[in-house]
Amino acid sequence: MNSLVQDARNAAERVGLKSDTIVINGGRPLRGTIDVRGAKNLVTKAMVASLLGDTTSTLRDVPDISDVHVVASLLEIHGVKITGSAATGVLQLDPANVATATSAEIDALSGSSRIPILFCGPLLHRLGHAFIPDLGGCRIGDRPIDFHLDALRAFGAIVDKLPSGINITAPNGLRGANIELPYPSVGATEQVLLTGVRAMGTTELKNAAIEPEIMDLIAVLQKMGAIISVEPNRTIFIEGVESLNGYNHRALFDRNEAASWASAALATGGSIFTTGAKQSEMMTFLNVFRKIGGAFDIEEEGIRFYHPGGELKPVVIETDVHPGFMTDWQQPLIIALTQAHGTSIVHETVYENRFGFTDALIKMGANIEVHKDGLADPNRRVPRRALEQAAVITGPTQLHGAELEVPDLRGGFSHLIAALTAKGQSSVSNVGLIARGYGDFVGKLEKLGADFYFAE
Ligand SMILES: CC(=O)N[C@H]1[C@@H](OP(=O)(O)OP(=O)(O)OC[C@H]2O[C@@H](n3ccc(=O)[nH]c3=O)[C@H](O)[C@@H]2O)O[C@H](CO)[C@@H](O)[C@@H]1O
Ligand SMILES: C=C(OP(=O)(O)O)C(=O)O
Repeated sequence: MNSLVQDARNAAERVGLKSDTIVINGGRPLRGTIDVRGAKNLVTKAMVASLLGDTTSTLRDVPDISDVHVVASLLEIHGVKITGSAATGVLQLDPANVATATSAEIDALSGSSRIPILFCGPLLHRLGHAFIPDLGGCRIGDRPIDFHLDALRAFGAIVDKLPSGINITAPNGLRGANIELPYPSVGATEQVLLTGVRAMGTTELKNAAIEPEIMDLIAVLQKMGAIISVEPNRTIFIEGVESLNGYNHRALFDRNEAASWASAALATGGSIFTTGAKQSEMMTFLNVFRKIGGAFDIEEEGIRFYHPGGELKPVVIETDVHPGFMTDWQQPLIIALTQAHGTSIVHETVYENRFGFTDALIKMGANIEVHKDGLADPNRRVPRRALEQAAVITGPTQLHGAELEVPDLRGGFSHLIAALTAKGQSSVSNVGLIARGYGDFVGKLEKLGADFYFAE
């Protein structure tokens, strides 16, 4: 069994999926209401932040996704006592007895998520050492961790690369540092926040990422007693403090999940009310959704996304750091673009290989050309970047059922939408990978009237 299939099976098991393959009869518009809980990209980091407190933290609106289960297991092997459950949406995390985990214990959970790298700062403060295994997460190109390691070294950590992983120690403690990121990386910004809050002295971080999930992590840390100021021009100052308490926090909603279901509503010609979604974190997405011809109603309780009838229009998008168009949004939206009249272009600027999922769409009848080295375009908002690739999507095309193998989280959700949009039957395998980031997606598909069943 290859490691992708193994990861998918592990994830499926963690959230209790009946099997790893579902069979979908496409062609029915998705209609109904679903709940969007806390963001995968905040909840998992807020769980790690609990390690920094002297008292118990309470996190609400936790989604039942496999990444949450992985991080809970990682915390438990480090001595954090967890009560509550992802199923009920509330976790209490008690860090009173934080202890060293063996590299074998950590390794057993490696390959499943990217979060282990964020344990470094908190564990260095609590125990004086940390171990980073092989990291998992979406396979969307090379995902180096050089910014993280350089930041940790700037705080005074010693980084030892071993064949089994990376050993990090801080024999003289950690002190505030002046750090400038080469690129506003989300993870490296979180690394600096989770390390700087308890380092001695002041930390200045330039070229920081400012995604809404980072702002919510800062809110969590402020509740714990941290002093962090976000200045203009992507600069963050952190004044280290000697101790932190636990927090009580309701997680920010998952804007990536909301955008994915919005794309599903548009592609299938349906209407989905996403309870919990909010306008302010989704403004960039909403503009593009409207330009394509999608409609939305913003209400107190959430946002309704729907296809208002008529032809969808093509669009040119480039992914970017916040407040730009989020890279995680492009994969699901491309299915709706296969139904638009004309030629759309998606320039991917964040990851070096995020269009692999389109091979399967082409098999289903989509007209998509991928330019692996990007595409020159005089109307670009920003200059071309080193990692760029572009996808040119010409529609509308009738998709037809196929055998699909989920390659990664968002690519997998796209495959689901493609199968739901297509004429005929599709079988989608490795659906466990979708459970990494979409809580109860099976129950939600049922609520929205999708026609599907689990293969034996
Ligand atoms: C768990 C989580 O929150 N995942 C999100 C996080 O991923 P993640 O935190 O991994 O993404 P980053 O912002 O760090 O990565 C952006 C780019 O920077 C590069 N880079 C990053 C770190 C480093 O040390 N060296 C380096 O070169 C990456 O390879 C990538 O090309 O932000 C991404 C960008 O919004 C989202 O797509 C992911 O959903
Ligand atoms: C790339 C993603 O996640 P991760 O960083 O967890 O792989 C994603 O959520 O689309």
